[in-house]
Amino acid sequence: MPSLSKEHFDLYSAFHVPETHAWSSSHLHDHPIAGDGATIPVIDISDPDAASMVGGACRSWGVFYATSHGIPADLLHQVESHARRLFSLPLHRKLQTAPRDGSLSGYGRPPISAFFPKLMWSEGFTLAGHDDHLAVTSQLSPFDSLSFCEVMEAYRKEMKKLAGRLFRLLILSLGLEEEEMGQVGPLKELSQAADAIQLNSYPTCPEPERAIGMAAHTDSAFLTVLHQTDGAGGLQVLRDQDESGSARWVDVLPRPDCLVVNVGDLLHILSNGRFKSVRHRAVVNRADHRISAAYFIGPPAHMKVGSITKLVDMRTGPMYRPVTWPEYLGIRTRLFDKALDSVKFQEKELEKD
Ligand SMILES: C=C1C[C@]23C[C@@]1(O)CC[C@H]2[C@@]12CCC[C@@](C)(C(=O)O1)[C@H]2[C@@H]3C(=O)O
Ligand SMILES: O=C(O)CCC(=O)C(=O)O
Ligand SMILES: [Fe+2]
Repeated sequence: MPSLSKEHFDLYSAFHVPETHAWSSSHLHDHPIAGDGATIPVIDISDPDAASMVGGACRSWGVFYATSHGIPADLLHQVESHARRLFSLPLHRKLQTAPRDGSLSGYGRPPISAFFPKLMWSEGFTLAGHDDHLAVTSQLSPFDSLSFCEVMEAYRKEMKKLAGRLFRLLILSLGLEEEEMGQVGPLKELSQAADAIQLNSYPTCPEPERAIGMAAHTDSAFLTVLHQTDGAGGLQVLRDQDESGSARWVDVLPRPDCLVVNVGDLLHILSNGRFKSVRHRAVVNRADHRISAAYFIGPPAHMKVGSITKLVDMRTGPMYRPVTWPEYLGIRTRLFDKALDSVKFQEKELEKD
């Protein structure tokens, strides 16, 4: 049995927040929480005007709620209940599935955890691309790994189709023609697109004002589609400066029949900075044990992502140098939230006409 250090504190039976998980208030209150004024766009993606609405939301917010997304409600419930069953297993058993031998899949802390001195009030389970998820989860026997993997695979397939639809809308919103879309990103060959599912569990927290579920970050892929359980919510996005000059955290509360879609760093690069890779975090609460299931879609591992030529101002050139997803994940492992800036070209001085 792997040893349980104090770093592996059991969050589910906690009566207080231990020092290992207590965040400084400067980390937690770096920006004020927005009042009711700020509303994240809710978009029916089957609407004839969906492309311009989705494009507008990704430029201005980097996030929106999608309705008419086509993911069966029953499948979302199954994902949620399988995730709950997995996280309800004893800690020492979950730890047996920690990723090893180069695989990314299994139980553990997300990579961003390495950048913070304190631990987050959450647990994660990653199902990355084509790793052998059955081999990973069958270590949890007598857990029903077969039906867990079947449900997660069905979720992955449905989410991939949805990501294809969203990507098409985004490309259209950029003014590219249908026939040009094949040249870009995962649409070229959706089956080749790389993807991953991240199950997150945020147990109730006795002192939520001292803890953070998921620290502020941007996602690295093209798009993230997130299902969150009903209840108190926890996801917040950082909205750029308002008239008062300060950025604000805006709650992304659960809404019936909605999935949350957000832009990641590689889509920011692909769109030459037009679509905004949005900073977000998850806070915790006293009452609800929240589960989220994030689906990340990115380019096939070998594909270099650079800015779409039509979107580049030929006088200044592209804003970012092309990178593959694995290369970019490597850069983030070293530089975390400075990664996007590190692949940015220096701005060229434009000659006066
Ligand atoms: C495919 C991936 C995206 C992710 C890194 C990973 O290899 C698997 C975990 C993902 C996740 C989930 C929580 C937030 C995040 C930033 C992290 O640390 O791990 C994302 C990563 C990402 O978007 O780069
Ligand atoms: O659980 C959430 O609301 C956010 C999760 C998240 O940001 C992630 O998995 O990347
Ligand atoms: Fe995220």
